[in-house]
Amino acid sequence: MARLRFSKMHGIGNDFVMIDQRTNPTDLTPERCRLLADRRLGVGCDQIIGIYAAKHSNAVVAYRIWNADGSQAGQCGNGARCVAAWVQREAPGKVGQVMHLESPKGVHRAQCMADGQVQISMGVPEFTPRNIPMVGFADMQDSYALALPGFPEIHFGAVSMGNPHAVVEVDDVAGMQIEPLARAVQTDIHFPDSVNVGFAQVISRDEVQLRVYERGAGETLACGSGACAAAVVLMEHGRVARSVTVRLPGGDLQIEWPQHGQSVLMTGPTAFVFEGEFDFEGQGL
Ligand SMILES: N[C@@H](CCC[C@H](N)C(=O)O)C(=O)O
Repeated sequence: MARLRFSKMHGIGNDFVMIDQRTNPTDLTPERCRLLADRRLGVGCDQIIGIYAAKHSNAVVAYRIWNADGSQAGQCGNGARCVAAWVQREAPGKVGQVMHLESPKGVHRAQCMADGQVQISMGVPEFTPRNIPMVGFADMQDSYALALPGFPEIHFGAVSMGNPHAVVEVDDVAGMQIEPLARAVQTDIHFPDSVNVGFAQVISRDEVQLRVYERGAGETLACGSGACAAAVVLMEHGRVARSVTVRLPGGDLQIEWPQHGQSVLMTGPTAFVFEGEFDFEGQGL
């Protein structure tokens, strides 16, 4: 197989190997994804994004997402913003023009602004437990209680942004060790497909500090769908305004959700890091 050409990008530190599957058709097996994502043996990334011709819509391209552990995901907010910037780079004269991108969950409006910010319409949040998916809770609740062995009872909000999220409000997000609790939530039987776990601290009505322990990738510097999930859960609880700055370890995202039943808008920067070629054969794959 010829060497695989890729772009390395990130959205506030959530980093991606982007592969144009139209020109580099590559069988992205879980093993290959794990190797690409490996920060010593591969390129290193949180997610791999495959870009394809759109099939079901007038979108400019479609994309698919693989986590660093080789599992597939239904959505990746920062990855979607990077796809928009990647497409825009081929048409620099059209900055500011609306484009549409096809994710595994639907079609998203995206716009790259002149100031380098990329906005994506993330879709309507889904709070119904079985659609998250979350089992063992029949009715939709603002807050769910969960007793996990070895931890004090937690209360969390749950939502799908095209991928599953649990959001726990905490008092001191910077000072806490999130991994043990996040892993216990991820492996709990209520989450048959595991879950991305966000820990959110409300700073003011307009500002939230957030850390996310992602499914398939561990704690990342930023999670776009996690920022949307935290914002909409806190908005539902009346804790923050309808437009909020979510501060993540890698940078800030602006999240707007005009009202229930509408799509969530996410805005933030993206960056190209380098272009490269990867040799799977040289590594026995
Ligand atoms: N980093 C992403 C989310 C990637 C997928 C997630 N880990 C999952 O398995 O659902 C984002 O920016 O949204």
